[in-house]
Amino acid sequence: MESVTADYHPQDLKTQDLQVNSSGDMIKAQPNASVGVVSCTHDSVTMKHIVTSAPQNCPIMVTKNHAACVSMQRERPKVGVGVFVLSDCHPHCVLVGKRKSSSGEGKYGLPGGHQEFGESWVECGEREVEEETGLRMTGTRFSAVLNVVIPDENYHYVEFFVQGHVDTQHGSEPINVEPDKCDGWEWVDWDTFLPLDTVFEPLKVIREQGFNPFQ
Ligand SMILES: Nc1nc2c(ncn2[C@H]2C[C@H](O)[C@@H](COP(=O)(O)OP(=O)(O)OP(=O)(O)O)O2)c(=O)[nH]1
Repeated sequence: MESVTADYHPQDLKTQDLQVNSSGDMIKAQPNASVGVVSCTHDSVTMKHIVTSAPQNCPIMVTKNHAACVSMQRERPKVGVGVFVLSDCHPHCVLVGKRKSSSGEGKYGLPGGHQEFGESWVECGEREVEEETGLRMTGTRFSAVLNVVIPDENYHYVEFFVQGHVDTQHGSEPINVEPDKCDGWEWVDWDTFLPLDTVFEPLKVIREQGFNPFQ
């Protein structure tokens, strides 16, 4: 099912017209106490959908055939896990890769990903490291947590950081297992590190806060 997105700006509701998206589907909204009414017009058929109020910039999903026409959700923060991968072969370095995914594209981030249902942070971190680099970890433990909110990008992650060492019994150098997601992995010295404008926001923030995985 093809879908398009638009932004819902509660304060704009007085203007009636919310947005006309690129594929020509008309999205209108009007205030109705604490709920909004979104009208969607596809192929000359207009349907109204009552939606609850949502935070600013909350996306509205509008599908082509009206089925589930508006699934406007109150968005909740997502949980990400970033892993400080340390190695005896590269003292005082952490493993970073230039990201190709939409969030933080072109910036250096740690191996990691989204926590899956039922996983611990450590399990998530170890799984992501193996999926992305082929490396196995040992002695992995919690290291820090951040609440990262970037309103302009509709980004809110509770970001857990874990750290551990490469289990060299199963290989000691990373492979770029997901070249569609990462340009390649590099060991970077934590003291000299990288220019912060080249670093993915959560990693940048934790570094600026003085966190040190070697202490
Ligand atoms: N990988 C990684 N994720 C981070 C970091 N800081 C915050 N995150 C948050 C934001 C990311 O969108 C989210 C999930 O990480 P990725 O985008 O790398 O996930 P991945 O493409 O592996 O997705 P998946 O877990 O397979 O859905 O975790 C970091 O330094 N590295």
